[in-house]
Order: sequence, then structure tokens, then C-alpha cells
Amino acid sequence: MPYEKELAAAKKAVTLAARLCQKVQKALLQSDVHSKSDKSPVTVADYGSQALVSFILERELPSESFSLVAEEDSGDLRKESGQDTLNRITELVNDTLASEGSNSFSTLTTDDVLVAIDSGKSEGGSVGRHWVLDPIDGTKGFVRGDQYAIALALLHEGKIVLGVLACPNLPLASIGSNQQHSSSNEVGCLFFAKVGDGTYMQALGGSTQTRVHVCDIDNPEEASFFESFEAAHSLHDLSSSIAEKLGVKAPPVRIDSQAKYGALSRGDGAIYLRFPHRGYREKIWDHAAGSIVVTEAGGIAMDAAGNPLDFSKGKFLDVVSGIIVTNQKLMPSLLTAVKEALNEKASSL
Ligand SMILES: Nc1ncnc2c1ncn2[C@@H]1O[C@H](COP(=O)(O)OS(=O)(=O)O)[C@@H](OP(=O)(O)O)[C@H]1O
Ligand SMILES: [Mg+2]
Ligand SMILES: [Mg+2]
Ligand SMILES: [Mg+2]
Repeated sequence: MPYEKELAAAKKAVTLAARLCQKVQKALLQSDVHSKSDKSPVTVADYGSQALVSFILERELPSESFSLVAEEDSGDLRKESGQDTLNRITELVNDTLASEGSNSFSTLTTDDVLVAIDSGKSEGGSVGRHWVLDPIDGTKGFVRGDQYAIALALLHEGKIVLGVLACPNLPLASIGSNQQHSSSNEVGCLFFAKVGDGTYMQALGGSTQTRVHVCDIDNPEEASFFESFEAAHSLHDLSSSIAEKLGVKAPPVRIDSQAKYGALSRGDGAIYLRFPHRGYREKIWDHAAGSIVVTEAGGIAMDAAGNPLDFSKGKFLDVVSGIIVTNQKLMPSLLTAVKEALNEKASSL
């Protein structure tokens, strides 16, 4: 089966990274959170997760020429002021590797950790294979104690061919707005998909996998939709105008990160709307794993003009206006509603 060993390595890497993140989130210290040059937050767990995933992929797939496009870099950790943070990250990475129960590695030094983080500097593109990683997607949610995801995908000749999404705080039971009462309040989901092979979910750290599908609603009135928790990341007014045009009755479900794609892939809701503020450029690591998880579950992800998402152009994902995701039946009416809402918005400016 194509990409079988890559999927196994990706699941292992992401599961270990999730373990590191869970440990940090439980006891998050103010000193663990820093601000990047664009003012967005980054924590020791973002860096630790990136170092771990990079290290595990290289260890598990030694024969491959390794290319990784990832969100974080080690610039701030190489400064004098970053030394304590780097020591803390190195300790977290080594503790997590030790908890894996294998003695087949030697303790990583701070230099090893810097090198592992910086192997995420690849630019991606349409040629060859590139891993695409968001070590913590939804860092603001992570810091708040809410939803976040570790999102890893493989790009091959410009197409996403596999994706793994760990959502440590996502309930195993549905979170949709019409959710049934569930006796289980267990959290921690691992979604994974290979091209042509469907999408599966298992409990994080578990082994029983179930195939998942997007919902098959065709009446928009019965649909519910997901959007960003942070109003700074997506225009909530615009999505509410789209929902109104569609006749959606349920209120929006606002959660952080690509956990939205995971929830959609198992039918918790029907639509995901994402309309960043003017001037923001999407990055491939914010959508690569999520998009294959949804499409292999029977959904479609497009930009607001109905173009497929093109991951082959480097680290940016250039889209017209925003990203919309839903099932096959709802997409035509969703595209119409989006077009109308965007036209109204443009004429009111
Ligand atoms: N201004 C702006 N507009 C749009 N998107 C932005 C913006 N700033 C950041 N980001 C990216 O949003 C990523 C998190 O997206 P979410 O959908 O999780 O947003 S939210 O936290 O639910 O509000 C978040 O991912 P992480 O940095 O990995 O957390 C960012 O890549
Ligand atoms: Mg992100
Ligand atoms: Mg991130
Ligand atoms: Mg970030």
C-alpha cells in the first residue's frame, strides 16, 4: 500500500508530540509563553512538538531525503534571552522520548533540538516530497486551555497525500450543536487519512480505529457551521450573513484550530467558514492535514470563489477571500450564498 510506512511514522510522531503538549498545557507557566515578531504567541510546546515530530520522522524514515515545511524556527531560541526556554524545551523533548519506552535513542542536546526545529525550513513546492507541519495549531486556544491540534501532512508532487491530526482536547463524542447526550466525556482524538483510502479516527493513544464520514445533510436549514474562536482570525459578521442566506438555524460552533476539520470529517457539523481579515495570507500548515482529513471523509474544501486549494506554491496558500468546507450536496448552495454575501459586503464599503 502506498504511503503505509509514512503514515505509521506520522501517527507515531504526532502522538508523541501530543503527549508533550498535554503535559505542558496542564501546567502552563507564564514563562512558557512568548510573543513572535508578528505578535502571535508561541510556547515551549510549539517548539518541543516541532522538534519531536522532525526527530521522529527522520529516525523512522531514514532512507528518505527529508524535507519539512513547518511553522516555527529557532531564531529566538538562539539568542541569549532564549537559553532558559531552550533548556526547558530540550528537557520536555527528552522526557517525552523517554516515556516512549524505547532506549534506541541517545539524549538530545540543545544543539540537536535547534537542528531538529530548523529542519522545518523547507519551502515546499510542486516537486518531490515535503512534510508539512503545524506543531500546535490554535496556539491561542492552547494557552486558553481550549482546543488545539498537531497537524502533519505529506505533500507529494504538489498534492497532499496523507494527513494526521491530533486533537488532544476534542471529545470522542460529537460536539455538534445538535449533539445527542453522550455517556462518554473522554477527550483526545487522532484523525488520519491517506489519499484514496478514506479517513479514520481513533482515541489518541488508542488502537481501535473507525472510519468517519462527513454528514449527508442536504437541507441547509438543518446544517450547523464551525468558525474560528478568535474574531481576529475570521470575519464572524460575514459568516453569519452567509448562514442567514442559507437558512442555517443553529448558532455557530466556535472552536480553535484544525480540530474544526476533524469534527467536520465525522459529521459533527456540516460547514466550516473561514474568512480572514484583509491582507492576511494563509499558510499551508494551517490547512494541509485538515483538508485531506475532510476530503477523504467525503467533503470538499475550496476557496470562496470555488477554486480547489493549491498546496503546491510554497508555504503560502493563496486563496480568494477565504476557505469554505462542506459536503458535496451543500457546496453549490454554499458557494451561491458566499458569492451574494461577498457582493453585499463589497457594495456596502
Ligand atoms: N490575523 C489572522 N487571520 C487569520 N488567521 C490567523 C491570523 N493570525 C494567525 N492566524 C492563524 O490562525 C491559526 C489558528 O486558526 P484558528 O482557526 O484556530 O483560529 S482560532 O484560534 O480558532 O480563532 C493560527 O495558527 P497557529 O499560529 O498555528 O495557532 C494562525 O496561523
Ligand atoms: Mg496554525
Ligand atoms: Mg502553530
Ligand atoms: Mg502560530
